[in-house]
Amino acid sequence: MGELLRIDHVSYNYHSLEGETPALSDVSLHVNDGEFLAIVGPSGCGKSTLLSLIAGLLNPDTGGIYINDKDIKSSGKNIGYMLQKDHLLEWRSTLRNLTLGLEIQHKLTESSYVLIHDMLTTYGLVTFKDAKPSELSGGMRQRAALIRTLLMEPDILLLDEPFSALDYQTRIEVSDDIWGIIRKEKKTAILITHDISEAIYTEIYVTHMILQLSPFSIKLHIIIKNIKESVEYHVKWH
Ligand SMILES: Nc1ncnc2c1ncn2[C@@H]1O[C@H](COP(=O)(O)OP(=O)(O)OP(=O)(O)O)[C@@H](O)[C@H]1O
Repeated sequence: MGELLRIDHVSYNYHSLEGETPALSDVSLHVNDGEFLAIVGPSGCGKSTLLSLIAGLLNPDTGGIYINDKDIKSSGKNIGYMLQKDHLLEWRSTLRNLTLGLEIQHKLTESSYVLIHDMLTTYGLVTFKDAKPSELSGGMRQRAALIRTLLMEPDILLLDEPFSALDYQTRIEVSDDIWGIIRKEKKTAILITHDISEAIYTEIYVTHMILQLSPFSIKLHIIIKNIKESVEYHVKWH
């Protein structure tokens, strides 16, 4: 399992008329192929900024972000970003929400429909393929949003508190589903959350899965603390 993503001494400040807001200061970490990384930290510590930098939506002030040793912008690699809200479009059916990304990229083919149908079947949504998003449960919506992201064949999947909008019971069921899908599709993923229980739950699940899926045997769990004043990482390897 080789290194896939490297964040090398990255700093980022936001600039506005009111002045400068430091968001990240000298952050370094790496993620290996097939790893699941959970980044836990309080609100405002820079988690979303870090994901935006990895997604290429922001450029670091200093330092670099590399995939397979190439700068992220020129790596040709695909980054999938799953946001807190599922952003399913109410006027499109579940199926047509899933095809949207491929349509925009002019990559929708007959074989994509076969793949989408397989995924809908595997992940329990096939009978809802013609339903509108409002007819789906919270968990189904999250599964649909994840499938939509996976269809873009991302090399790395970024998850920005994907369960924060769900109630506690649904959240437990959905996180089980979502981790199952990520493992099954053999994706490298980074989750950010302010909720330690979300990361701990993941850890338990992934630890459990390690027993069955040996290629994905290493997981890194980082807690970012008080990132503006100093950066402190707790890194645990399993
Ligand atoms: N567009 C922006 N302009 C100015 N400052 C910003 C902007 N976005 C974020 N910040 C500031 O940068 C710092 C890091 O914000 P960021 O959103 O990355 O933290 P976070 O850990 O993801 O927080 P949350 O969990 O609340 O989303 C915070 O102090 C925030 O106020």
